[in-house]
Amino acid sequence: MILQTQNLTKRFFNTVALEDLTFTANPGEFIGLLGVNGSGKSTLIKMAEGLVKPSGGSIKVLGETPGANTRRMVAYLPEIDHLYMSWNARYAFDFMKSFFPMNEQRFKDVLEFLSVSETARLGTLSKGNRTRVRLALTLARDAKLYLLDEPLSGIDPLTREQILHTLIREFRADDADSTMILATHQIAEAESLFDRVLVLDGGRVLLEGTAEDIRNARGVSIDRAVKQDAMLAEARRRGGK
Ligand SMILES: Nc1ncnc2c1ncn2[C@@H]1O[C@H](COP(=O)(O)OP(=O)(O)OP(=O)(O)O)[C@@H](O)[C@H]1O
Repeated sequence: MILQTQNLTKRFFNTVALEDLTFTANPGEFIGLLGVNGSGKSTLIKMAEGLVKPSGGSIKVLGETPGANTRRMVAYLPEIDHLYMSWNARYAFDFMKSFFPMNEQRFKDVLEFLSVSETARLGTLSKGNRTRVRLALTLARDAKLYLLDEPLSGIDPLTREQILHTLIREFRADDADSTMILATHQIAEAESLFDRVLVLDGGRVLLEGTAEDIRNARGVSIDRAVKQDAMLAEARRRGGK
């Protein structure tokens, strides 16, 4: 098992960020972690990286409590721009290489596919191009689990779709045993790629299953099913007040 949670709960003071989540991610799966802003996606990803501790329940990555021991095998792309502006992509790669196993060829291929320079100072790149560098660096890690939190924010919709459909698919063909969890609130453009989706709403599971099963059972796209369920959940919440 790559990732396993059991009744996982996280509270920040009065806010319930995740509630009673029991979920498993298997080797080779590409999982869409979906939901509107504030539904708990980043909290789950940060817990899998060992940055946030559970308030209740448990989370295991590669059979261990997430933290320093698991980080070598987990490639995490945070939502925020975490690289120094004075660096370039090559320097960042070499820096990461001193901590983690890295795949030089994949790094070069991904940068080339994304048309980003290895040597341009990050501070001189557009936000979208810096996002591409961050994505290339994450995919260049040789890891068992890839946690991508909104990996394409700041990139225009047409390019986002192209990157998702080409790059992620190519990458997976190259590294078929690794598991990828991609968090996004932009569901429609990515849903056809996922093997399985976990949809959160207010920290609770709204929908979970293989993309195909959900589409067959509901007769609509995942995007549409999520919107329908979110509206019902919201109506229930209002009714309960
Ligand atoms: N450090 C924190 N302190 C207090 N509340 C927090 C903290 N981190 C997250 N939350 C709250 O927990 C809930 C879930 O947040 P989270 O960032 O996991 O959602 P998300 O689905 O990733 O949202 P987005 O799509 O906007 O990134 C939100 O209500 C958020 O305000």
